Amino acid sequence: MEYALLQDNGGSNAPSYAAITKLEHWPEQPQGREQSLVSQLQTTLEIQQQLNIVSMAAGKLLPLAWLQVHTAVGDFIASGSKAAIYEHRSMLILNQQCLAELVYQSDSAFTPMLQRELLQLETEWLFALRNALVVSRLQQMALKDTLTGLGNRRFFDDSLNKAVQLAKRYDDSCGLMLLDLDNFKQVNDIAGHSTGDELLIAVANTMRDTLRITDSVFRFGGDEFAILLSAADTASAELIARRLLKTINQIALCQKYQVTVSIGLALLQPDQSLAQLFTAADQALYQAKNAGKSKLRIAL
Ligand SMILES: Nc1nc2c(ncn2[C@@H]2O[C@H](COP(=O)(O)OP(=O)(O)OP(=O)(O)O)[C@@H](O)[C@H]2O)c(=O)[nH]1
Repeated sequence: MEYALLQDNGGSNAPSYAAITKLEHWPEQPQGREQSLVSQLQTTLEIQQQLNIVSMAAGKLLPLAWLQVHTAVGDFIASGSKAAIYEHRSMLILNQQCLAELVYQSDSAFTPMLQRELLQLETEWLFALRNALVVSRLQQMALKDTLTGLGNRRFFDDSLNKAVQLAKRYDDSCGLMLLDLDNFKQVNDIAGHSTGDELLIAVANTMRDTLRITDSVFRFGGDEFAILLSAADTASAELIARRLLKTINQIALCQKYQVTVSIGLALLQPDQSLAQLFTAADQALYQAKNAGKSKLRIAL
């Protein structure tokens, strides 16, 4: 095991430290706390849960206020974290591969001895973290449309279920938009499949950019998309739908090949089931398609 202090951020008022945790070979484990931490970490493949376990273990070494991990599959913050003045950062490296960066914060300083103790703790996390990252990456891949990076149909089904349950629990609403491009087939026919792909990616990016962070976009396949609007009312959902009609029409490739979008919108009604909401949006889309190109229809 190698250990190196990288930098001491002397510029800021609060001292900040950075370290690298590297593991080339499984270290000899002392008996006691360390073994029990490894076995605790092996009980879960959830990064969030592993982080909470590490946070509890680190909390025995110092008055830990904040623990965060940055990974390729997202950022996670340990439960109950609160910002504090002293910060210590550490890169977690396994077999020359950077797994993550850990950020600790505390109201007391990160002395070199404390950093060594944290390093030991990080070393015990490396294998379990590597496994959790692999699982998380596979889960993400299984839920993503590979062309556009949007959520796929499976992810949509889960998300719609959660959105409807949340809306019902909090006596709120949610909106569902189903979208289908018009004239898309001719892009493939005229310009080839790769231009068709390029157009689909541009449409996906435009949808992402047009929506709020709390809304989610999915691609069902082909030129069919869905959007879940959280806590939506009819007026704001209609505004978003009309904005989408406009922004998608403005995409250069869409203009070049006369591709537009048709949208069916439905808002969850108090006694409506998930299936009824979907049917309502689907029927609205059907009406929009029948009404011509670039149309919006809202389920009543
Ligand atoms: N480039 C590309 N084309 C795809 C992909 N998936 C499906 N398609 C094509 O998308 C087309 C969808 O067909 P339609 O829905 O009839 O296309 P359209 O011209 O928009 O039809 P209207 O909705 O009636 O206007 C088909 O030609 C599929 O082959 C993909 O991932 N990439």
